[in-house]
Amino acid sequence: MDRPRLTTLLVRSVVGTYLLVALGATAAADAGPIVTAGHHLAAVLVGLLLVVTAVVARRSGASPWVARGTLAVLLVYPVQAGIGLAGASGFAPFDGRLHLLGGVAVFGTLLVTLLVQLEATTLAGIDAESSSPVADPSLSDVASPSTGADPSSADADPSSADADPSPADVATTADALGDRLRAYLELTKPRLMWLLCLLALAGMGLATATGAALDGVTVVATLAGGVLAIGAAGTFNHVYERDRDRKMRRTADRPVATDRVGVRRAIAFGIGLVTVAMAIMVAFVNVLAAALTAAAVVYYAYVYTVLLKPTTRWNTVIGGGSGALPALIGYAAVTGTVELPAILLAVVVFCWTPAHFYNLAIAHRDDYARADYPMMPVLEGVTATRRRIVGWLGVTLLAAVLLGGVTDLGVPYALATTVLGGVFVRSVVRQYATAGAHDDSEAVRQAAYRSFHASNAYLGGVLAVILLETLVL
Ligand code: HEM
Ligand SMILES: CC(C)=CCC/C(C)=C/CC/C(C)=C/COP(=O)(O)OP(=O)(O)O
Repeated sequence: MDRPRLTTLLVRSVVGTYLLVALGATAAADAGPIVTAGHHLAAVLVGLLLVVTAVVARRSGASPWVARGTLAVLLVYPVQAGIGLAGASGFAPFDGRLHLLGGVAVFGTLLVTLLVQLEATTLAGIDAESSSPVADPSLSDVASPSTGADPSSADADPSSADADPSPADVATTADALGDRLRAYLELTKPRLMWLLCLLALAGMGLATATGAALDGVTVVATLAGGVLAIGAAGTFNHVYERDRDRKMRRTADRPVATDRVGVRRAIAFGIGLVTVAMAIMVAFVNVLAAALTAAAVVYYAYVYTVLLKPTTRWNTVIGGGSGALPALIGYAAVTGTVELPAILLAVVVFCWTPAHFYNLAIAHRDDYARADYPMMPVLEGVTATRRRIVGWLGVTLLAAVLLGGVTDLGVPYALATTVLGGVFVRSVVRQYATAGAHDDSEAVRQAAYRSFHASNAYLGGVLAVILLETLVL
């Protein structure tokens, strides 16, 4: 029978259970009668959904593990509901933590069951060959970028070679200046900045719960220092990766890879940016925030770019820590210290990063193979990478619940992580609809890109709501 229907039911069960867990943990502390009644009603509806899902799983001839998973959940669910009721009536052994643990267990089991269902239905219709890892990562080079120049000659900066424009040619000079400014701007990886700034701001928002005041100078200086530091780290990354960037379609036209900016100039630019960043952080913020910012630059530009990215398939998992640091930087900027809420926010971003990046790694799998990067889909194939996306997404959602549980974040936060988490989960599930398409096909690429955008929407939306709750509401 109808397998897509079972998949839909499982997705709804996962999201419904997550809503219960998120609302329960996040709003537990200050749950008014409306939230409590909503929690009870949702618990009944999700219970019914689980019954339907288990029945459909049994009747649809799904994989035995899907039937077992849905049945196990169905058996545990009344116990979990009982613990909740007992806890609510003050029966001591059944406190909120056990109820939370039960919710996590139900959510985790359902997510694994969904994954089994997705893989079972996908593998049924897939050409085994299309899911295999790339056989030979050292494929031929991408067509040379426009200049095609040897990287070793990059020090002779072509942008400085012809510094004598004709006075009549003002428009051309302006164009050249514009091009050069654009090239330097591109070195700073500006497209990443909005989310990293939002993360630092959310860290600052959480810090206000300590009673610390948020002043304009701290906010502006932290963001300015952070933006310059990210720019420096991005610039060093461009310099170090210029050879491999030339081999990848996505990166072949980068400023250093194409010699639009010479290596020496780029390094000097990076050093200038990081120096100004540090000066701003030390002068207008505090030493801890400055030290964390310096650590983030070293983490991304050296630990990730040089040590991890070219050598291990765990590169993005371990390297993701650099992108999580702005949470600590923002918090430290306001309080002068780092505490649990900031650490948990960083943990959310750390877990989110593989779920974010693996989509791009799938979309650009052939590119990464060409440049000989040991990215997960290159080494283990698309199916195994999607499995990891589902896993990291699940852990991210649970980390978000934990963050909600230890802070004053309330219903808007719980709803944001549920709704945007649901959109993210759905986008990943839709990647499985490309079963049968080749791993490097346009359909696989586009589906992966949709999840990439959903990942950014998830984190952006959740961070925005944290800001709203901590600074406005
Ligand atoms: C190891 C960690 C990470 C890796 C390898 C990674 C990789 C990438 C890559 C390759 C792109 C370019 C996408 C393209 O060419 O279209 C990108 C874009 C982006 N990343 Fe990440 N990323 C990581 C962590 C983060 C973190 C921690 C954040 C923010 C908290 C972040 C936010 C963004 C944003 C906002 C974009 C731009 C999206 C757009 O252009 O619409 N990334 N990432
Ligand atoms: C100071 C501070 C807060 C620094 C944060 C560092 C930072 C930008 C972290 C995010 C990690 C990231 C975007 C990696 C890009 O991957 P990639 O370099 O592999 O992407 P590429 O293939 O586009 O080069």
